[in-house]
This record gives sequence, C-alpha cells and structure tokens, in this order.
Amino acid sequence: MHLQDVWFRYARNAPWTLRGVDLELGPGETAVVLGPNGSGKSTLLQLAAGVLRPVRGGVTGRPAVVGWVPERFPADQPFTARTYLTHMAAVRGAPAAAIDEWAGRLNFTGFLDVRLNRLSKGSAQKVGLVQALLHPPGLLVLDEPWEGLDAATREQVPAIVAGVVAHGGAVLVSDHLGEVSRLPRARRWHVRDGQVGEEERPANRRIIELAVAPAHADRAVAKLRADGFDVLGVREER
Ligand SMILES: Nc1ncnc2c1ncn2[C@@H]1O[C@H](COP(=O)(O)OP(=O)(O)OP(=O)(O)O)[C@@H](O)[C@H]1O
Repeated sequence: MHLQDVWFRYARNAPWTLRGVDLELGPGETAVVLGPNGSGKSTLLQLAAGVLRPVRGGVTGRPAVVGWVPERFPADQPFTARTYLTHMAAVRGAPAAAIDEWAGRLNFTGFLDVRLNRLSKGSAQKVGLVQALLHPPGLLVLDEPWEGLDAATREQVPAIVAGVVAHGGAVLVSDHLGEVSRLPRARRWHVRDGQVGEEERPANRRIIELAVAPAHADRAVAKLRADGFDVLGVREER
C-alpha cells in the first residue's frame, strides 16, 4: 500500500492536519505510528484504512480486506454483540464460527449475548477487535490498542499482529503510551508538525534499565522522550 503525497484537513479553511505524507507499507510489514496527543496519528490511520479520504494525493494498493479498530468502538447500538458480529461476518463473507473462535480466544464468550450498549469499555473494544479479525485482513489498523483493552487482552495484541502478518497482511498501530516495545520488529513512523518521518534505527544501541517510583514514571518518560531518547517500555518491577 502506498500513501502518495497525502494532504488532509478536517475543514476547507482549517489548518492542514497532515501535509505531503509519503509512506509505503508492504505485505507482512508492521508499522507503529508515534507522536504526541493531537499530532495526527488517528487521522493517518483513518486515511490508510480508507475511513477518511485525502484532500490531496492518494492511497494506492490498499488490500481488499481492511480490519479497522477505532480508538473507541461505537457501542451505542441496540444489538447484542452476537447479532452485531453475525451481521459483520455476513458482510465480510466470514464463517459465523469465527465469532465463537475469537470470543473464546479473547475470553469474551460470556458477553456475546449482552447488548453492546451494556458492555464495559474494555468488552466493547473486544467486539471492535473481533469484527476486524473475522476475515483475515490484508491490512489491520489498530488505533491505540493498548489504551482501551483490558490487561489480559493487551498481552494478546502482539500475537494477534503476528497472526495477521503470518497471513501476509500488513499492520498499522498507533501508540502514545510507549508500548511500541511490544512490537520490536515494527517500523516506527513519527508524526510531527503534520509530517511523518520514519525512524532510522541505529544498528548498535545500549539498553539502559531505570527504576523510578510509580508517581514519577510519567514525568521520567516525558523527560527522556523530550531529550530525544527512545523509551522502549514501562513495566512494574517484579
Ligand atoms: N473529526 C474531526 N474534526 C475536526 N478536527 C479533528 C477531528 N478529528 C481530529 N481532529 C483534529 O485533528 C488533529 C489530529 O487529531 P488526531 O486524532 O489525528 O491526533 P492523534 O495523534 O491521534 O491524537 P490522540 O493521541 O489524542 O488520539 C487534532 O488537532 C484534532 O483536534
């Protein structure tokens, strides 16, 4: 898939959110989109997924099956999870058995007959994830998957990404929490001032482990990033 000189703004006279973005993502590749809040990560993902259309430029070679998981699944709907997913499976030409298979894998089977608008945020996000995976996607787009999902499902994201990649699919993930280390082989695209640059990773790096009190963790991460250091992850001390 190729984003060619893509420009996007939300209204005719609004400032450009993205300017002249040129990116390529091939089958079996994963890219993590990094950048501060409001920098345009979601916008880039939606352009790649075909949810938004570029104002200028274009997107070519988008795979036929795109799985799109928004940051917040729109759960304000009167159907049960099963009814919704059965409909989505029919639309995608996926076997209904895929619903139970994914529900089992994500520990969600007990919620299939609950209405979407009664689900917790984490469970609703699982429905969003399952609908994107019912048919193996040629492109899976995950907007901040580590934010809305519960801890157990978050742990499964790398395996889900690996499954899509193993089928020859491409994966695009946004991340502002610094969870990118969970996908160590992914390319890294940084959105800054409306433009997207790919991080060149030096061949030889040193990994420094650092321990701070939980109350100082966010400040330490922000400070290190502001100084241009690559924070690979944050974990509890075990
Ligand atoms: N539907 C919309 N209409 C108008 N402006 C929007 C809309 N969606 C996003 N924006 C604006 O576009 C800019 C980029 O937003 P976007 O959601 O792409 O950033 P982001 O990097 O994903 O942020 P976050 O990390 O907070 O999700 C922001 O200034 C945002 O306010």
